[in-house]
Amino acid sequence: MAVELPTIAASDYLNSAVLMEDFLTGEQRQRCRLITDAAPARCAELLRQGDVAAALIPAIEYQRIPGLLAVPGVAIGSKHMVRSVVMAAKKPLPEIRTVALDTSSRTSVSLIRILFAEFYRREVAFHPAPPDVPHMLSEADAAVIIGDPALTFDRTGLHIFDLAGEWRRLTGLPFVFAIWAVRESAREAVTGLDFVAARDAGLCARPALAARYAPRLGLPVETLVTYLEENIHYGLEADDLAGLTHYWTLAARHRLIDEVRPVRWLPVTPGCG
Ligand SMILES: C=C(O[C@@H]1C=C(C(=O)O)C=C[C@H]1O)C(=O)O
Repeated sequence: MAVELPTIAASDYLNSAVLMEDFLTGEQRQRCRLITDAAPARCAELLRQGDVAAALIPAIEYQRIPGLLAVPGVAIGSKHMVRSVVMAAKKPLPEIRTVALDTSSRTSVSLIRILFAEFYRREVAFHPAPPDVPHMLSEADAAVIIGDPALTFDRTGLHIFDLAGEWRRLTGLPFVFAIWAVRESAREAVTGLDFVAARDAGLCARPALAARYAPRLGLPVETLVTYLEENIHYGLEADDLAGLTHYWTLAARHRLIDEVRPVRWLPVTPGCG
């Protein structure tokens, strides 16, 4: 009987490409099927519905979807400025009344609600919108946008709030945007996948990935290499987990999730890759 390969999903953002490259073209390319073009919010839906065994999901969704195991050691986060998750505003902060929220996002759109409620102490109206900053700003004072579209829109004349930068300034902690999560029922199916080894192969491929994405994004290769090397953090260490736990705690306080469940980790066998 042919062995069914597990399907895994991630977005096609440049930052995700680092975690996917080994599964796409590297040593692990024959170990799984890939969905590489689903927006992060969609990745969470695919995992929730059981359409995929594992997905790179918005970090908040780990608390919303039952029966998931988190993959240790790997994440998409930022220690300071992330550059690709921003609120772009036509007005200074005290004058913002309406905010359009990128429908691709789950973590960052919850983060901005937390920032306003917990730290800025302002009540504003939020509404969902596709990731198109000029259109979002035609209907709102500010727009939260993530991923590649956040790297490429025209920032001229806008107030830019880097959400990882704001989080760092206000909490002193790193921020975790996305993690790999596996359906518990698919645990056996993914034993052949080594997400940490894939991450490490992807880190080495950063210059090549930047060169591949540069024409599409219309940005210099060096700018994208700097983004991948200095803005995005691919580890999930103690301080990242402290940031993640604090974010979940505030998300529960502001009723964005029901409660903070302890993380259940995917057991990782050394050398399974
Ligand atoms: C840093 C980023 O983090 C992203 C932000 C997400 C969210 O807000 O839900 C989900 C996945 C991440 O890829 C980015 O894509 O720019």
